[in-house]
Amino acid sequence: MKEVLNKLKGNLVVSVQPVDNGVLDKPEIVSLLSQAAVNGGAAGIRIEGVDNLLESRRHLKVPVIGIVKYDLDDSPVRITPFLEDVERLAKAGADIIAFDGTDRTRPVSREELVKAIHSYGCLAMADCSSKEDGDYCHSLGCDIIGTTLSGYTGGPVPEEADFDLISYFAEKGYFVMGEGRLNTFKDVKKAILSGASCVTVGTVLTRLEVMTEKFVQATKVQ
Ligand SMILES: CC(=O)N[C@H](C=O)[C@@H](O)[C@H](O)[C@H](O)COP(=O)(O)O
Repeated sequence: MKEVLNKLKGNLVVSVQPVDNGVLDKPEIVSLLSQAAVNGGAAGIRIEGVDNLLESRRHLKVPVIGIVKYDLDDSPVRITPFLEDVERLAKAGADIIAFDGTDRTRPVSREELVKAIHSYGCLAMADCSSKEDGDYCHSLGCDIIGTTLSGYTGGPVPEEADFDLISYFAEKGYFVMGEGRLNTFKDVKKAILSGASCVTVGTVLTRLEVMTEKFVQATKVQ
């Protein structure tokens, strides 16, 4: 499975997660957007939802990162919280399974999730919010440490991506996924120069409604 990491190294992953319940939020469309991203040079695809993964997987030769997301009543953890999710994502063909790697109230421990992911022969990616999350998840044997959740665990979401966290994980020698608010070519270059092993870009490429709204706002200059 380390060859999966070699394929991602120095390259771009596109996160294909259309706006929830939007018109593009359909397995066939997620599959087509994923194929288009690969045609444009993406070395990997991140997909949310088992049906989206199943439909896309059969058209994709590149590594696929699978997640599921929920809103739970008793936990702020949203990304792949349960062991059943891991099983379903693995059976749907994920090469890598990402989960919430934060130290927050959660239904299943991070340790159990990592063990389960590895038991299916998949790589484990920890979506982290802080240095401590990354260090702990790396100590559990996570193969990829992502900055995905930096800025999303409380307080206002910062404008910028967390380049300092990327640098910190890189200095520790982790396989670092720079992810979250990498919205421009400049951001991606800075993430790579900060030591990211790979970068993931989502919203600016695959959430058409969100990006359209920003352009619409830009017309309201006077
Ligand atoms: C915080 C959270 O739930 N992040 C999610 C994780 O899967 C996605 O909503 C993001 O789109 C993804 O991480 C890519 O980031 P960006 O869309 O900023 O390029």
